[in-house]
Amino acid sequence: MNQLTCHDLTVTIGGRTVVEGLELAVEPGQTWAILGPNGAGKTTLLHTLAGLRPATAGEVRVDGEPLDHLPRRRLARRLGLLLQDPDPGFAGTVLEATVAGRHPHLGAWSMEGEADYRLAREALATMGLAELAGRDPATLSGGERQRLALATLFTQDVPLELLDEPTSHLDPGRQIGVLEALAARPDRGRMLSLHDANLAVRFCDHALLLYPGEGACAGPLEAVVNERTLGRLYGRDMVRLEGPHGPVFIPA
Ligand SMILES: Nc1ncnc2c1ncn2[C@@H]1O[C@H](COP(=O)(O)OP(=O)(O)OP(=O)(O)O)[C@@H](O)[C@H]1O
Repeated sequence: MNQLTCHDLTVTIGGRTVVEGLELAVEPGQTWAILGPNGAGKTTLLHTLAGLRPATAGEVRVDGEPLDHLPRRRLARRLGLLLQDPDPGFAGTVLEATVAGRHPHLGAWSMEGEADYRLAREALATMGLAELAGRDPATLSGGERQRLALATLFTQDVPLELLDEPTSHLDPGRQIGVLEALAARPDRGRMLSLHDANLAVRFCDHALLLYPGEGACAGPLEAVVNERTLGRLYGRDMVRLEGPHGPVFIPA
């Protein structure tokens, strides 16, 4: 079954149309890049797909169920959202903030158990934060906060992951490390907004391009990402070079 489907979806914000009549299906194992210039509506679309704001028209389904019929707890067992610039204001330690990712899976009166903490510690280790487990999240650097939010999402351990700029605040090595860590979790459906089309080329198999005021284009990455579409997307001529992992696009 498709994990996430959009049928005739229209999303608007502040009088602007982000997508109109969008048809899209994210299947298990697929990784979709959402590309578009600043203000194109990437965050707005991800929030709509996560049920944080209503669609203007059309329908979003998760595992075949309409999003607006799913209680939040059930939805949070299936879908996780990495917010852009996650709030570090958590009253506790980095480990406690991470294990909070388990809350949708716990009963109303139950506490996190050893298996939950094991998942959280593994996620912190994957994100290179094991040594900071006892720290106050408010004391973390921007890149460390971003990796804490990713560790919490990993601990939530859901089949559908929506990530708003997962590589923001990260140095180039960490960007690759985080995307490799995501790729190492197969069989999940995933959509991530990115500003670096080259990371999309390297780590994603499908792409959704948001052209402000001019509609959207969705499909297999090789079919929709090229120097012409990226040039139109970002308002700059782009040059295609051959890199070790496939094509690399740079502004002319
Ligand atoms: N509450 C609001 N009222 C009116 N317009 C809004 C509101 N919130 C966001 N917008 C506008 O909607 C547009 C889409 O914003 P959004 O944050 O979704 O874009 P984005 O593609 O994620 O941008 P960026 O790449 O800069 O993060 C922007 O022009 C933004 O100014």
